[in-house]
Amino acid sequence: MQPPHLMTGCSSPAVHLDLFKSPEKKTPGWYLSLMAPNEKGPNYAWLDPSRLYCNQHALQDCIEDLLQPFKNDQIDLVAGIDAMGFILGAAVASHLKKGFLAIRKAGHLCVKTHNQSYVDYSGREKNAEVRTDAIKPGLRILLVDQWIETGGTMKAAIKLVEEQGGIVAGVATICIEDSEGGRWVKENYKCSDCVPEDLRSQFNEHFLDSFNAFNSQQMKNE
Ligand SMILES: O=P(O)(O)OC[C@H]1O[C@H](OP(=O)(O)OP(=O)(O)O)[C@H](O)[C@@H]1O
Ligand SMILES: Nc1ncnc2[nH]cnc12
Repeated sequence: MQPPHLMTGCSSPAVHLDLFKSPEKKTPGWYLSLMAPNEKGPNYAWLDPSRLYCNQHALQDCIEDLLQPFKNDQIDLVAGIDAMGFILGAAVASHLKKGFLAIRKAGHLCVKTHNQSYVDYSGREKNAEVRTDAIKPGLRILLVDQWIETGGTMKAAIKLVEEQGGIVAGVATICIEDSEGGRWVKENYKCSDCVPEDLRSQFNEHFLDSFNAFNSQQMKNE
């Protein structure tokens, strides 16, 4: 019998999945192993979820996991953050049959906007903006992004919503890292992410065992 972490579909993704396949037994977060390969080096500080969006079952399960904590909550509008947050945000909005509001990096909207500056994981100062005619006082908004690393981006989005009287009904991202900002968001808002507890430390360290599984599969094929 194989050790649990090598069994197909185990939540610990020390297993290599083909992009368009899904395991027979789907355990929590099974789709996260689709984030391999990572070809930018052994400890590249970026875990790229865009590969899991290619798999229809992975995308669907990811959206359902993200929405599970909010299933009894009132949500009036979904807001997604530029750019990768648009993918999940729009999918979430469509799943909930709600509208979608784009929170954009500054300079793209040709309408009146509210702006908020912030600093993200890159250490650089950035600006987020949102049109002024969408958020009304009391509107319950679910904020969706791909990732929370330092939390700078999500805090800016929260400010944009709250300064206009909107209510942050929740925050949903694939991963909320255990950073000061990530903890602040979790402590102050209802949050949802897709990372099972046994994988959290790997995500915080920006390295997944599934990268190794991918590499050893490649070596076997050569
Ligand atoms: O928690 P933080 O340190 O603020 O980082 C999180 C942000 O970084 C990533 O986006 P990025 O700005 O790289 O843009 P992209 O979506 O265009 O890839 C991610 O999707 C979040 O928006
Ligand atoms: N480490 C990371 N992996 C994926 N997306 C991110 N966005 C910000 N940091 C990220």
